[in-house]
Amino acid sequence: MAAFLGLDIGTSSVKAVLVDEAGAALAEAGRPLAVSRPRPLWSEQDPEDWWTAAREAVEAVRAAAPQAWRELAAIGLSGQMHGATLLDGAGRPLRPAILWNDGRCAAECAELERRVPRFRARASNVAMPGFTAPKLLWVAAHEPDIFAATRMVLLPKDYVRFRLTGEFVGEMSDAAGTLWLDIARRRWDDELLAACGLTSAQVPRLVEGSQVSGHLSPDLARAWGLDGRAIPVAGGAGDNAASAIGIGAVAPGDGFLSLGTSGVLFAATDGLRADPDRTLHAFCHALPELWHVMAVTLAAASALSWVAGLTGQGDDIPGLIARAEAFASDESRRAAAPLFLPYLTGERTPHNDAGATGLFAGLRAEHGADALCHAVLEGVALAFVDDLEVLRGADVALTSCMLVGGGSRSAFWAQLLADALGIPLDRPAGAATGAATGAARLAMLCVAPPERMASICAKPPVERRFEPRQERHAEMKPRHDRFRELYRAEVATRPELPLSSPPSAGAKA
Ligand SMILES: Nc1ncnc2c1ncn2[C@@H]1O[C@H](COP(=O)(O)OP(=O)(O)O)[C@@H](O)[C@H]1O
Ligand SMILES: O=C(CO)[C@@H](O)[C@H](O)COP(=O)(O)O
Repeated sequence: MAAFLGLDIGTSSVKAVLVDEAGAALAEAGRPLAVSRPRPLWSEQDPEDWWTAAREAVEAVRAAAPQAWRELAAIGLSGQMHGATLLDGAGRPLRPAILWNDGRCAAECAELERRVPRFRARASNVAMPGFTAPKLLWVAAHEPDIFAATRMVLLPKDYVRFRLTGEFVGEMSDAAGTLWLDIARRRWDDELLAACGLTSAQVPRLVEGSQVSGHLSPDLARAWGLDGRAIPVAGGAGDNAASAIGIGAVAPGDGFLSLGTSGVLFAATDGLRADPDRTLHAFCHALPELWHVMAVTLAAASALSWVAGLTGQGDDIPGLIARAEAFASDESRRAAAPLFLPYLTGERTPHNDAGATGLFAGLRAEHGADALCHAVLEGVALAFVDDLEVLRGADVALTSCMLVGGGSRSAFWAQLLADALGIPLDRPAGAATGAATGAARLAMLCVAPPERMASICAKPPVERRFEPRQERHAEMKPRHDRFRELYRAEVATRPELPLSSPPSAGAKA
């Protein structure tokens, strides 16, 4: 029986999943990744770390299911979006990749919108510091030698593809997050590239997520015990579109809430539904002629990891959440609970404010790690209330909402989110590895006949539904009002963040 590998280059870890022809998981493995923050607002990773973690995760699934591995029929890729990976003429990274939650280039976003007439209509999105294009303007201004040496700009999973196949290929869902794509026509936009001093020779050839992008190199196929066979590698998808494929969110109104390093409220749409002024992201889906929108909160499960580390509970996240749950079981404690703004790496939806900072408010002597953790879980949920308002304001249908990502392991958080949003959330089987599963499904699609599309993209069984509790929804409304007030106070009182570095002498305008 054929097997398919899905490889997800997440922000906190690389995940590999091996599935059979029916999509059932045969083996799973993960390898952690660290994020480097050498200066305020910066967020970087070494592309070599992605490749090392990817190889180790592959070796682990190979060791766990050796027989199935020998039947490997195709590989699919998924990855954190937007990361600028700059390569020289020999395909070597010129600097650490600048990630999706890096906030250094707010000025370059304004510059980009100034350079291109009707920028937002053209890119279908507002320029945000996490996206790829403004990062290239930043590199041109601050690291001109590196900019001059750049022969290719890849996204994270496309760099791993390059290491797997030796080819420079990207796909639509991830390319849409660069701000260089004509998202309606699904092709590079030369004018958007030129605004950053680039040409189409410096970005990869594009395929759809379900098409073959290349083949595993003969050397790797041999090293991985695959008899030098030519294993196709599917286009794959940015991690959010990949998660959607993993849970069958392809029809208009199908959506999910993702609790990964970032928080994402995603909805598949009937055609391209751009609404850039609301900070809604409008991107290509991973299948031809499909699009989606999403509202993005930059720190979700990463805020939980942060507070767990801060309180010395980094090795026991479930234990800390259990303490938060016990704290919140008392109504009077909930009423006097501290509030948290989760803007540890700035915020996208609805503020597009890279300089936003995190904040605890309402602390008292009786509050300990339990109250802080509760505040973080609640603060992320309140940020998702903002996200849902943006989707509704843009008239985007969200008829069903699944729950995916590492944070979905917590039933307490899932219930808190359902209560805050006032909508039911369905946790499917395999929720924590949805993006890798989606990548494996795209691998299947790249070798399967088109009539198998619907069965491969089927919705997985719902393992648990979280219904909103009306009294808790009502209880959280005034807390959301205070959350919004707190952001206004944060804007008024935030410290002036130092500039990451002054432009170098040879900087271009
Ligand atoms: N038991 C748990 N309950 C809730 N959250 C968890 C649990 N275990 C891990 N997490 C969270 O999952 C996050 C990782 O999620 P993941 O979807 O793998 O992220 P990414 O794809 O961005 O690497 C971590 O930041 C951590 O806070
Ligand atoms: O920037 C975005 C979406 O626009 C993020 O969702 C990244 O794609 C990272 O995803 P996770 O690592 O949090 O899954």
